[in-house]
Amino acid sequence: MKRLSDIGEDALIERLLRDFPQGGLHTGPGDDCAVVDPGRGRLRLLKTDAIVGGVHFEPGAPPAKVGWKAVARVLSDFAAMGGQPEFLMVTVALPADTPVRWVDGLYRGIRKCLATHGGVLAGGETTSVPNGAPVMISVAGEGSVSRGQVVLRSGGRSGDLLAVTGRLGGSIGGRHLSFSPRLAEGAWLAGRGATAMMDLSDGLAKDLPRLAKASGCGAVIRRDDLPRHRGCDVRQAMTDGEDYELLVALKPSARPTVEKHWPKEFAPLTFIGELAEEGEAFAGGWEHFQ
Ligand SMILES: Nc1ncnc2c1ncn2[C@@H]1O[C@H](COP(=O)(O)OP(=O)(O)OP(=O)(O)O)[C@@H](O)[C@H]1O
Ligand SMILES: Cc1ncc(C[n+]2csc(CCOP(=O)(O)O)c2C)c(N)n1
Ligand SMILES: [Mg+2]
Repeated sequence: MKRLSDIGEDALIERLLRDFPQGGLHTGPGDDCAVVDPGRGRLRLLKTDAIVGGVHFEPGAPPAKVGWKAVARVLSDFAAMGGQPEFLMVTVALPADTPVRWVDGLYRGIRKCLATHGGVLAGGETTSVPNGAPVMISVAGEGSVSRGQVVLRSGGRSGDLLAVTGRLGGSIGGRHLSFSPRLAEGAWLAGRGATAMMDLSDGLAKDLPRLAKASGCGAVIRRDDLPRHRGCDVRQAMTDGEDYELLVALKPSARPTVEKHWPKEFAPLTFIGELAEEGEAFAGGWEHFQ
């Protein structure tokens, strides 16, 4: 019998999505957000994302940090499109023996993330899981991006330069619970020649080939140029995942302006390689069904 561990997450999603009509969508499954064109005004962005105790956070993690992470992951996907968050719906699935103050803490973190980065809690859903089963928090959101400024994963071309915001590696030491979604950086890049963009959740080694494949090419990177967190080696920067930094492709002609005008209050931007007709092979990164 074939199991999920035999095929992996990407092949599973591809298989599930076969034979679904995509009517009415500007951009369907395969990007950080789905995009809907309402005909006029800003494009609408849709995203849903779940975290599970024992998979995305240790059961003993501070609940406010868990709440922050659940929301920040969705905001990070709006950032990856060049967009901004608007409304969020939060679903919690909790065992009956969960302390009430744990859920209070969770919502304190949710409130703090929305107050810091924008977005309005529009509702949600509360349900149970059997005692002993892990907590799940699922956040669905609607955001928007101005027409003409939306950046997909598929817009890159061979020769485009690759850059990342911030630093990579070692998120499990605590950053995976407290990162800042790169909303300002994403919108800025979208307005200055970004051809493709995504956020890094599964590690550069796993995510970069996804962006390259969507753009119909490969990628090469200069490992020595990767911006790493203190104490992290190149392998960690490539494969640890949950950096929630932006990976962006830019026309080579955009580089001087981008470097010159990159606001100093932003996370640093580092050029790390190129999209190429013949890419290199990448191994490692997060796989849910391993
Ligand atoms: N069960 C599913 N049914 C339909 N579409 C799915 C399903 N799971 C994922 N997708 C779609 O597949 C694409 C990749 O999903 P994934 O959750 O890996 O997004 P991501 O942006 O790559 O990761 P992250 O959410 O961690 O940033 C998205 O466009 C998503 O909408
Ligand atoms: C307890 C615990 N174990 C492992 C990890 C690391 N981790 C979990 S999911 C993921 C990839 C992104 O997830 P997704 O693909 O769902 O967006 C990574 C790197 C963690 N944060 N907590
Ligand atoms: Mg993403």
